[in-house]
Amino acid sequence: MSCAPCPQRLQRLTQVQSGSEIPATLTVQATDDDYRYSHLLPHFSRDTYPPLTPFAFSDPGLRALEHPNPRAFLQNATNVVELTPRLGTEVHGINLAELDSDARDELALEVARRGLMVFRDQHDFIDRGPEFYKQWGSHFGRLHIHPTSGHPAGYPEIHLVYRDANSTFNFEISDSITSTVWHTDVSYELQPPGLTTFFLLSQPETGGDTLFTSQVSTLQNLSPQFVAFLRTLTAVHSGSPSKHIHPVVRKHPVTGEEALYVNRQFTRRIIGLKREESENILRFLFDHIDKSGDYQARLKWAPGTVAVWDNRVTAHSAIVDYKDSKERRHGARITPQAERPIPALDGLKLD
Ligand SMILES: O=C(O)CCC(=O)C(=O)O
Ligand SMILES: [Fe+2]
Repeated sequence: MSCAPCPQRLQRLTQVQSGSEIPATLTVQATDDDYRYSHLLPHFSRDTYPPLTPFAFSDPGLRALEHPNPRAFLQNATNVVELTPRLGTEVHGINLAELDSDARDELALEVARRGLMVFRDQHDFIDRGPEFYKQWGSHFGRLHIHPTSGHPAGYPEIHLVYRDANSTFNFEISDSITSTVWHTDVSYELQPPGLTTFFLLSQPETGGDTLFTSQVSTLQNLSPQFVAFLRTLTAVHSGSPSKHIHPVVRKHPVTGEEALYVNRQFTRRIIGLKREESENILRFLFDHIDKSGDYQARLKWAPGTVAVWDNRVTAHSAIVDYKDSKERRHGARITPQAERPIPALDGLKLD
């Protein structure tokens, strides 16, 4: 998870600074010697990365709109199940790693439409390793580098979450009544991510599911009058160490669908409103997202599961309900950046 205040960073600083010597690098040690994915354990270094620069983005899903059958990539699937009417599709029987360029474009379009797709039995994908993950993600956009979180040594483009009996680089809120923190990934960037791929390399026997909700639906369930007002607003998103202003309602570049684009983790302030107005409206919207059970999907991971979501139209939260377990939970995220959020209201001032 990428977070602000970023727990990975806090953890890293705590670990690094507690020693009298500050090590140049730090890699999590597995609790077992023969861990299959030890080469993907979180690694921290003093490397710094240049600030992200703007880049031209064209959504691969646009190309799929021209295909005779934009869902052709699903043709050989043995089972395609809608997880809920408004969000999420689970697919069995296709090998994601074998999708060619056209099929990846179709995937991007379908993920934009469904918000979340869950592919089961993707051991081939997961076992191909970090060079493949980069090649996969680069099809969908420029890969985001998280400046502070742990990544496999040599692969800063791969974002990791990790917890075992000795270490944690997962989000934890010790003084909160819940571990649920709805967010969309790194929304504080000028060009936040679109299609995002995430999978677990190791998981507890039970627990550690991930929650998703549809931000198209959270918006649609508000009154037209209130939505009309929200379309006129922009908000500041900030997180380590970036800060940008985005429209409160954004339009998807391929589907044209409007989605609510605020989240409890990174959205700080609505521009132009009085402080109390901003606080109350944001609190209302965050509560609304918290309570959006009508359009949420809960992903129960199984070995080999790969989830692909569109960060422009969904929000998600890890669930840390396996605290007492000594088992390892180790996940990897591939996070291509997309367009600067397009306001639903033409001409909305963003600077
Ligand atoms: O660990 C999870 O279930 C989700 C992590 C997450 O939010 C992320 O990597 O973006
Ligand atoms: Fe996340």
